[in-house]
Amino acid sequence: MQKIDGKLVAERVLSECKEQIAELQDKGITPGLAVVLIGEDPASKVYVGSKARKCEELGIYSRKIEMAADSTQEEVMAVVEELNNDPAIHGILVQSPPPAHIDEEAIVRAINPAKDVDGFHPENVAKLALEDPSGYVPCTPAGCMRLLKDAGVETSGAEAVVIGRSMIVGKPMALLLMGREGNATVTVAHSRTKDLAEVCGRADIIVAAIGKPEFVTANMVKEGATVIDVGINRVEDASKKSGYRLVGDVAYDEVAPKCKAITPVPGGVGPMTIAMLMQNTVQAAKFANGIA
Ligand SMILES: Nc1nc(=O)c2c([nH]1)NC[C@@H]1CN(c3ccc(C(=O)N[C@@H](CCC(=O)O)C(=O)O)cc3)C=[N+]21
Repeated sequence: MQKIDGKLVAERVLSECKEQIAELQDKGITPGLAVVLIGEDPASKVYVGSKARKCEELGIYSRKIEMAADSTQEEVMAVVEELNNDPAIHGILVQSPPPAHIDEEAIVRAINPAKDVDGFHPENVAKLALEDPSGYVPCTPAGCMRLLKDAGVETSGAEAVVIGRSMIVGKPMALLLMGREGNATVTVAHSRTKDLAEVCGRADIIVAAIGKPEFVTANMVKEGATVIDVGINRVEDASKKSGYRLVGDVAYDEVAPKCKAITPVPGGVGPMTIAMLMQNTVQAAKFANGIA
């Protein structure tokens, strides 16, 4: 069993970014990322903090915009508009999920697609479906593809099962796996799928993006399969200082022994998500300056 080290692959991606940032700096260009956080969600604060830290390490200019939980739709739209028009900002990310009274879809549509480094804007969704490389691929599925590639997992001709159909992970993941880069035979399973264990049991590659702790169990996994665990679930654990521990969507201890390769949580997909965000931000700075 190969435990895929997401931190290591993320470091590789980040060092590639560093080289490209140095080249941009030589041309007088500093990539810039704006992260908008609405409200006080503690988990979101941690993520936003680690994104800002990564930017600093790499030499990306980062701006954190923290807005009160009771900010209005108009106030958020105004911030997005300002960032759309700011030449120092190449990438804009509005941390998800916003408070319930905010219309997230309207905000995503308001972001200039050329600055939409999350890849959530309909124009970028279309470009992904069209395999048009001028768009941005959502960070988490892009990170999963890179993990498979660097771990030497053959996707071409493989039976891949994606569990989950979200716009952020499941759907783009399925498109990437079945596209020219993946060439896999893809099944998308979800909450209405009949006999999930049977469907997953055929898979050479399983991507678990359900959002339920330790949902994928050993009986669902074929011997020799590769499992990519996208889940990040906080479960209570009194023995931890923080009071919780992170578990994935896969019951790692029982599934891992059956696998050819598997990603752990933490230290798997999570670090890749941030690395791909940095890569998209560098790409955005290149696009803005007419560099291929
Ligand atoms: N507009 C938007 N874009 C996002 O990309 C976005 C978002 N909203 N909302 C929240 C999710 C979540 N997300 C993570 C990124 C890195 C880790 C990560 O680095 N995780 C570490 C552990 C982190 C820890 O210890 O808490 C790991 O898995 O090893 C986790 C989660 C980005 N998200």
